[in-house]
Amino acid sequence: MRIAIAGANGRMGRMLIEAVLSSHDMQLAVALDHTGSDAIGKDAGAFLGKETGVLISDDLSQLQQADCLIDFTRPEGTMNHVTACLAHNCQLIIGTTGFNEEQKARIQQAAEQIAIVFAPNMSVGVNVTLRLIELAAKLMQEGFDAEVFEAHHRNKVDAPSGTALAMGEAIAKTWGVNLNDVADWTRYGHTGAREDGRIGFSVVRGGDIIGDHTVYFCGEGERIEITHRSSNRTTYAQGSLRAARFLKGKSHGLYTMQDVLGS
Ligand SMILES: NC(=O)C1=CN([C@@H]2O[C@H](COP(=O)(O)OP(=O)(O)OC[C@H]3O[C@@H](n4cnc5c(N)ncnc54)[C@H](OP(=O)(O)O)[C@@H]3O)[C@@H](O)[C@H]2O)C=CC1
Ligand SMILES: O=C(O)C1=N[C@H](C(=O)O)C[C@H](O)C1
Repeated sequence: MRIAIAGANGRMGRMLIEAVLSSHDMQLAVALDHTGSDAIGKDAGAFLGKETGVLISDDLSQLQQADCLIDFTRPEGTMNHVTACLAHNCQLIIGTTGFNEEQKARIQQAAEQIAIVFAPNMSVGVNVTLRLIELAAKLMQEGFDAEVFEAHHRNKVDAPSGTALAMGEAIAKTWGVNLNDVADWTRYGHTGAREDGRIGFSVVRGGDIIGDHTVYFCGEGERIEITHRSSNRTTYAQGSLRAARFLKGKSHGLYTMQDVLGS
């Protein structure tokens, strides 16, 4: 498969370049970053001390040379990439988080024409954790308070994380409610006692934390804590390559990592 990487100079972009260069069935065809990035014109493998012959570019028409674009950038960048993938019939893996409802609708619409995997977390462990959360939510609605906690590195720009939102949505869906109607995004000052049926969120940003998520179901006399911790970003990169392999031969459709993993 001919792979294009967007955000090639970013934390995840670099992990993905390394993963593609080490894979047996994928070829690094295109490396993209935004206009004005310091990385434009540099070899995509330079950070590894390798010469790949693929120069980082801001020319999205290069996508005609790729089968699949893997995007870990920012929502505004992803939306440009969606347009370019539609123009060049290129499949798309979206790992970026922080989209608004309009942007999500546009991605859904694009998937009527091209094949897209859209997931806030590509790791196998987080996707298994989502299943465990659904089970816990099913058995612990009455008499239990659900809280979602996440911690990430100091450079993360969106909060709560896409994964924390997916965890909240998994609970809300199982409880038959809309997340926006029951979420407590922040608490400060005289908040009053906790109401039944709410889903609370709390966020830590600091240092180099890769990504921790815990969902609490707190009842009288007991509580369950379901935790996932990432210790490096390899799992996100390998999950993305798995998603690209899953898309092979698919002409269109919107898929999640649950589809990719068959869970
Ligand atoms: N789904 C998953 O499994 C995971 C998702 N993520 C998500 O992926 C995204 C990227 O994370 P991370 O790699 O840590 O972030 P980085 O900031 O390290 O990398 C983002 C890259 O995209 C570039 N970029 C910024 N704006 C644009 C734009 N408008 N168009 C094109 N490129 C742009 C950045 O350039 P510059 O540095 O010059 O701004 C940088 O090279 C985040 O939304 C994060 O939440 C992260 C890890 C796992
Ligand atoms: O920005 C990150 O780093 C991560 N972002 C994703 C998210 O918002 O859930 C996935 C992972 O937690 C790392």
